[in-house]
Amino acid sequence: MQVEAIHIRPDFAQPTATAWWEVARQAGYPAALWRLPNQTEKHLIVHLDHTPAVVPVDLEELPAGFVMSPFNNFDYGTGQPFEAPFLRADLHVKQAGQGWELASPVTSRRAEELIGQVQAYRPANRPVAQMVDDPAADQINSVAQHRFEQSVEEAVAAMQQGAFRKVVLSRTKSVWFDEEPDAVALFDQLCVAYPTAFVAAVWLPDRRQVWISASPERLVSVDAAGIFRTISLAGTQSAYDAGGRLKRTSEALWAQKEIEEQALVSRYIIECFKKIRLREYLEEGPKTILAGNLMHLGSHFTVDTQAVRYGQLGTVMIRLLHPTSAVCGMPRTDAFNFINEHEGYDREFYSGFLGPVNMTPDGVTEGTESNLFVHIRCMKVEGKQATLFAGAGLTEDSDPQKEWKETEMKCQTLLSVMKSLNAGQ
Ligand SMILES: C=C(O[C@@H]1C=C(C(=O)O)C=C[C@H]1O)C(=O)O
Repeated sequence: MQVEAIHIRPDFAQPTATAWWEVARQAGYPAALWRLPNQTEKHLIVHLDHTPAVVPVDLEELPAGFVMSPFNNFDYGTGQPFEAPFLRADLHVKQAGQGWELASPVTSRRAEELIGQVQAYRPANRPVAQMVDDPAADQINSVAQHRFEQSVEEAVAAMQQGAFRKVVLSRTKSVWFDEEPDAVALFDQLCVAYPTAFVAAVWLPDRRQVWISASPERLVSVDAAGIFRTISLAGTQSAYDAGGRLKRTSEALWAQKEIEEQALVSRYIIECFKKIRLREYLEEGPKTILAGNLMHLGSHFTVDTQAVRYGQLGTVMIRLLHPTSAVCGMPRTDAFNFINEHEGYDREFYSGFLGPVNMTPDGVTEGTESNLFVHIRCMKVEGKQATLFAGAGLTEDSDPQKEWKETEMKCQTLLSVMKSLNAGQ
């Protein structure tokens, strides 16, 4: 229901995102909190309905909001609409200096009510959640390791027989807390720890889950000037040397396997451009990219959609790219089927994609922009349990133990920040 714009008290500003987040949670409305790579401004939107909408992922049609696609979302080219859960920006607030302020007009009764609740919100003095040791953790981990390494062996055998060239297998790792962890505090810490990542926290009341991530991987962006961007990312090594010193990106050495793996991801993007007969793209790289505690090899691709007169490029590329060979494999359909048959669990939103669409970047630039990221370096929080997700790209030369170690390192991206939050208290 549309009502007249509501006048908000001019002094209305909340010092933290917690009030908005907690009030949305209490009201049972989905909410998304995010910060784009290399930016300082934080945004929060609330979808004023109890379940997210499921909509065609069409950047030309969607209103302002936040897309949250699961991994299991595959365009087989049958003409079916390519859809994903979507949180409308019914309420949009952003951090301005020390406080949070409304970033779009308020046009509904529900929004007005929620604002009233935020104005009345008093922070609860809740204890900081501590991670608790699970006495069975070692055993659970070694069972998971065995299962993962076995599926890597099966994948390697399939690739040696020529079934496909690359597949990404993943696993989960659970940790427990004595209280439900504070998603906003964790989000803030991740923003500090990983300035170049896309950091997000998404509350989904219908699943009673909070998804928290610090993704280094852009899937598709289209900015207000119509510049399209994507990246091919693969190859993983620790960002620290044996002595615990942060390496310079120029010091990273890459093995043939990793160079080929990343080249496959780049080739896949170029194949997509070829499919739509797009020749005017800029490819930069591969170069070493720092992603938190890790380094990857990445190539950046840029297209000026206005110059090539391809306004729908973003929408078209999302369907063609997801799931990319960075999280699925190559050929895509064979790798996707192998994952579904062998991985043994539901990835849910891990290795899907997420991010704001059609949002106004700031009060100055005209037009809107969309920024979708591959949902990696993420975890799902359900009450006192957090489930981390991590995968590794496999080729026929993969070593199962090394690949397991790689997933452990990827879990550390979020784990190390959670541990430091504990240690700081
Ligand atoms: C699949 C993940 O990461 C992807 C896989 C990589 C690899 O195989 O080396 C590197 C970066 C990401 O594109 C993950 O973090 O879970």
